[in-house]
Amino acid sequence: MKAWLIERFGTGWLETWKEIKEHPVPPHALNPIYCLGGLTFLSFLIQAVTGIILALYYRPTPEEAYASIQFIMEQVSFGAMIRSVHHYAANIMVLLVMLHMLRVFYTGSFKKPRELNWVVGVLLYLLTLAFGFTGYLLPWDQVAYWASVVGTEIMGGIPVIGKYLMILARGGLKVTEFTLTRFYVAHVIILPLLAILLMGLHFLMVRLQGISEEL
Ligand code: HEM
Ligand code: HEM
Repeated sequence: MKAWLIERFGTGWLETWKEIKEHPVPPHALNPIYCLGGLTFLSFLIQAVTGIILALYYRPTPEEAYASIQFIMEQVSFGAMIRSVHHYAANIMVLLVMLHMLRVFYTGSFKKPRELNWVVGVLLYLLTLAFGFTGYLLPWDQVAYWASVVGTEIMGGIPVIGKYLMILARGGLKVTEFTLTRFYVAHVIILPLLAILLMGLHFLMVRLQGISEEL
């Protein structure tokens, strides 16, 4: 298999892989608080796997959304379990990302030369919240509906651009079926694509700059 790949793609990729595989973890980063970023990533992967499974049965229309959730909970094999994992891991991810941010702040790792990675981190934080916010509307029950009304209303309170942002998020002046479509597209297409892009950038910068030294 290895020979087959080398014949076709040369040895450059092997060296890159060896470098990644054999890169030692610096002793000061063996502290468990340095695991929080990786754990945030793990919870994201769990969300991606369980989310894709949910998307096989979930239907994003006002007529069918709630019924499809009931179907997932009552008829689909392991459906209730998969939905619970998606629910709990969503909360855990928000908690972990905050703790990771606190670790980075506590160890002063946001300072030169890592300012830009802190900025990417802030975007990742907002992205995580946006995942939670858009996912919450999807069951299309009373709690989901009113949480989205209030959430988008708060968005509308931002000076100058707020009203336009609210209309953009709602797909009109009120929370309607267009809002459900928008939140669904954001939740399963736009946000995951942005997450892959920003996490790729975040990890690349960590590797290029190395993990920050001890205090
Ligand atoms: C989805 C969200 C995020 C993921 C998956 C993630 C992942 C990671 C990972 C795996 C590392 C390597 C070291 C470690 O694990 O502590 C790291 C480092 C770092 N992260 Fe994050 N991160 C996220 C969000 C954030 C946020 C919200 C901030 C700050 C606002 C941030 C700022 C940084 C910085 C500055 C470093 C370099 C730290 C150093 O060199 O010591 N990250 N991130
Ligand atoms: C990455 C790919 C993802 C996909 C394909 C996906 C897909 C879905 C689908 C189809 C639903 C509707 C089913 C339901 O409401 O139970 C849902 C709900 C939800 N998602 Fe995701 N999701 C993803 C990532 C995430 C992430 C990263 C978070 C949070 C940080 C998140 C938070 C939520 C929440 C809070 C709900 C509502 C759960 C509930 O009804 O109890 N999702 N997601």
